[in-house]
Amino acid sequence: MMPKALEGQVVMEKTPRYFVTMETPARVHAMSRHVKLIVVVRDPVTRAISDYTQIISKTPDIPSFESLAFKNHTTGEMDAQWSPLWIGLYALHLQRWLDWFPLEQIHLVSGERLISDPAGELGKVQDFLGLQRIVTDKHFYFNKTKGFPCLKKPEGSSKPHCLGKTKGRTHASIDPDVLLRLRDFYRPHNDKFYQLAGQDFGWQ
Ligand SMILES: Nc1ncnc2c1ncn2[C@@H]1O[C@H](COP(=O)(O)OS(=O)(=O)O)[C@@H](OP(=O)(O)O)[C@H]1O
Repeated sequence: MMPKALEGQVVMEKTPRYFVTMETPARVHAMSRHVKLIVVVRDPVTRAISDYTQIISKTPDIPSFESLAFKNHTTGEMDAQWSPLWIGLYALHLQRWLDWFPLEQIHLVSGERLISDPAGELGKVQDFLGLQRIVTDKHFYFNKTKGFPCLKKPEGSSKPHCLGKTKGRTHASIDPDVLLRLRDFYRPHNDKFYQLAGQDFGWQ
């Protein structure tokens, strides 16, 4: 359960699977209909490969991405039920939340901009939460070794901090033809998602 917030405090909770779990919107709504919801979304093609990279790091003997992604290799039909593909059907998931919450209560963070402009993206999150813009450009630097932005000085520490080694891993390499098929597969879903979200995330 969420702890009670004191005056002036904001309580946050993060569970990636909430966005895609059927019963969550109704349950969250029953807890609080005024809650503010934040979702980080990235190109579903990259997301699927990232997901597969995570799965294979834990179970190295699983079949190739290609053989799991296709239901039928000959017809090119994708297996939309396979979790790494299904999670990227953002329109489907967002619609379930929109059945319970208005869009104004849902803030969508671009995973791509979170990397290219972390302060800008977090500025919008702070505005959405009604907070003062405390986190700004001066809190980040680009770490060339990690290849990602890192914090200059996290609270309570004098040393810089990057996310752990499971964040920002080299992805499994995927056949370019399969990538093209994946892009075709997601295009109509992405278009629907942009329409529901009222913004274009620019995924090709
Ligand atoms: N600053 C910074 N440093 C490292 N990684 C960053 C950063 N900002 C965003 N990302 C992207 O976050 C991706 C990992 O997030 P996860 O989806 O695993 O997070 S979680 O499941 O919600 O904990 C991870 O995905 P992969 O690149 O596929 O590993 C990153 O691309």
